[in-house]
Amino acid sequence: MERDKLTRARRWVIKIGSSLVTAKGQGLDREAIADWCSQIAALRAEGRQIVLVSSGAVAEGMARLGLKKRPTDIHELQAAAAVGQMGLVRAWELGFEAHGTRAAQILLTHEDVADRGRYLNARGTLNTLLELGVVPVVNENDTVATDEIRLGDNDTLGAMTANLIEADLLVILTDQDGLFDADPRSNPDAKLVSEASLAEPQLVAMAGDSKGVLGRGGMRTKLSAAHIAARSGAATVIAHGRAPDALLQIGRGQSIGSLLKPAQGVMAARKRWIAGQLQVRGQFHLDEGAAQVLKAQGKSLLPVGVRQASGNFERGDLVACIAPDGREIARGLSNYGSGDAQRILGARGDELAQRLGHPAEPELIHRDNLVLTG
Ligand SMILES: Nc1ncnc2c1ncn2[C@@H]1O[C@H](COP(=O)(O)OP(=O)(O)O)[C@@H](O)[C@H]1O
Ligand SMILES: N[C@@H](CCC(=O)OP(=O)(O)O)C(=O)O
Repeated sequence: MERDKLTRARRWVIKIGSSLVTAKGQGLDREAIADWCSQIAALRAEGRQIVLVSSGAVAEGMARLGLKKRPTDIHELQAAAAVGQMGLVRAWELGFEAHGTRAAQILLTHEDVADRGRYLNARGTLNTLLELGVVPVVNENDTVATDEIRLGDNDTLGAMTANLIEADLLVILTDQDGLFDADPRSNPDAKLVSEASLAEPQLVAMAGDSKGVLGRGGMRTKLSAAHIAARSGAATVIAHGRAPDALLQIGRGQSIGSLLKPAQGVMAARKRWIAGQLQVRGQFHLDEGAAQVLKAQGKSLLPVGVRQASGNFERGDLVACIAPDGREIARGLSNYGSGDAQRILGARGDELAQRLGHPAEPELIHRDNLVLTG
């Protein structure tokens, strides 16, 4: 997708990082928020639909509670997020009100996108809000999120939101002009990548995991977010949130920030949901033959090609498929819990019922529930 195609991008997810929203942790930057709201209002007047993903709950909570350092105690962190989220949504609501636009708060955890029913619910609600002309303001539900159910950073949350609503464009506003060929904080000569295909392998080496004091992910999670967004066909633009009219410039197809273009075809919605799950519960270690067959798209994983199963998982859990060289090549939903899986490893189709003592499904992972990852 080239820049001028962005003029026609209708559905946008716009993610704004903590350091931008809170003026580097000094408290909510209401002027900047008012400016983004007026740009978003102008984009909406052009007929675009916008979902906002706003970070800043923890940073604002810290400012309000007078905490100098990000709390390490989980409950203190969650308390800070709870205090800060109030200020965050209040500021966005006021900002949008000035343009006669309604906003809505959506707080999600990883469980909400991992559970199929809740995923469909979140999708339905977001789509309904957009149809009603409301701007959803999304954040992670930090107050209840523990590591087990945490997405962890809002770049990933923004990308998953783009998948949920099948957005045309994910915009990530941050405190740098975009993706540079090295971290500009430590390399003053670093050059901006103004446009790239996500297939280009050198991008990964460029994006470090170094980040600002308040940021969670750095550039690495932004690049990975672009890959996730591409699964549903969305392009990603990473740009400086304080560049004048940054959002409007993007909408006019001007060359601002870094445009990262999807490289492969769109993944079916159900497979996207599978690929978006973060909690892998176990591993199937494949033999060479099975690894080859899986890589040739469209085949199920059969017990005969699996040498070993590790982890403690139940039927329906996400399991990674590991090639003999140790690399993950696919993941999918197992038809068997780890106990039964152990019993049928290496078995041919006609041996399965006998080994288990009851009629059995022929696949360990059916092709409809399998996505290639490597
Ligand atoms: N190749 C790179 N190009 C640009 N920024 C990079 C790169 N590698 C690392 N970074 C760092 O990523 C930071 C932005 O990420 P982060 O602090 O998480 O921001 P945000 O709060 O907006 O999510 C930049 O300030 C920069 O120091
Ligand atoms: N949910 C957290 C944001 C976490 C996060 O990813 O922050 P950032 O890297 O600044 O986008 C909060 O509101 O504080």
